[in-house]
Amino acid sequence: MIKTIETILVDVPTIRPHKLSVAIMNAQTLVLVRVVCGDGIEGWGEATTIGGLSYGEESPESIKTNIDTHIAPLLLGMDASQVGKAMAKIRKIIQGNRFAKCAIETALLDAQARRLKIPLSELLGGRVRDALPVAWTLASGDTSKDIAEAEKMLALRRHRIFKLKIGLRSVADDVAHVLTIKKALGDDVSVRVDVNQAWSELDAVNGIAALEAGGIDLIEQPIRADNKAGLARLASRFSVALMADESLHGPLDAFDLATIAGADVFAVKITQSGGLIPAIQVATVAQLAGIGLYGGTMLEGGVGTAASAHVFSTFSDLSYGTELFGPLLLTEEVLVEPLVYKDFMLQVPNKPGLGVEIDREKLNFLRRK
Ligand SMILES: O=C(O)C[C@H]1C=CC(=O)O1
Ligand SMILES: [Mn+2]
Repeated sequence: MIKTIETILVDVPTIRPHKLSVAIMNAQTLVLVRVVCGDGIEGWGEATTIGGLSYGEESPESIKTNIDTHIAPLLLGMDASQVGKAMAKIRKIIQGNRFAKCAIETALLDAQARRLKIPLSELLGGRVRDALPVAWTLASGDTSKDIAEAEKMLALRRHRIFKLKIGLRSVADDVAHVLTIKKALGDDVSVRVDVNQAWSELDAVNGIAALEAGGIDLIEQPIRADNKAGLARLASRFSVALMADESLHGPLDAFDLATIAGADVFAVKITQSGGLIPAIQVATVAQLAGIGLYGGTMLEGGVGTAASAHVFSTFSDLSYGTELFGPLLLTEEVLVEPLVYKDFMLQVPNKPGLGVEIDREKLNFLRRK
């Protein structure tokens, strides 16, 4: 039986300012959900977003209010071992609120996998890999600081794929910044950009042409999320891979984009998809349509990152790797044992459920009072 559902906000400073075209982050608000079941088993989920309401339509505070007020009461007393029925009820009655739904589904699946004493990946069809390549985002806003940061990550053998956040400055300044970094890091390092919707379609035509000529590997969400036809025009115009991120709010968007050949790659995010099962559906659409896969993040902490890792470990194709570095951008760890990053890869946890434990004392200290 589902006994209690609690939503906890945790404010954690980042290790440095993280500059996106839509927000400059100096801290991240983790949104954690704890489900306690009648058999004593506990499950955890996460609904963290970026930049309050500047990235997505749900803020940390609205997610907490909507779970506490509208979603939890629908679930209390239901059979905790019937996750499908619980989520079907929520998906029928609750409109939107993909992040909240994702956290609830994660917590219920974590509890159920613990009950069955299997890693979450095995409840999702089974992992095909135990470790995932992890990109790092360079977003200090300063070219030489970004180069130094990338060189440090290469020396630590932590990351060899770098995603550069652009779109705050002019196209010409951004292109110069990216190509200086690409030159400094050399041919063996993959350099990609994320514009976070900042460009007009004409900006994108000019910007992508220059980036493609300079050896950039991947262009993420150059134009507005709702301009899917524009994405399709850009995808057919250029040979450099074009990735949809904000345009993908779940399986229906995936289907629409696949139908119009709107992207070469999908950034799959569990929260943006509305849960772990919908994220797998997004990936399935991609694979059926011959679209490449990338495991995305909303810069979650350990819980959401572990959940994403279990999901992505089941993808048969993951040709563009992942960006599951969220916990590494934060100054505080909420897990008893941090996730393991080594040899450029994140190790997928293999204990039951998510395979991570929350440090309760630390959480009680850090949580928003
Ligand atoms: O991809 C985004 O748009 C959001 C996020 C993921 C990595 C990062 O640095 O920002
Ligand atoms: Mn993105």
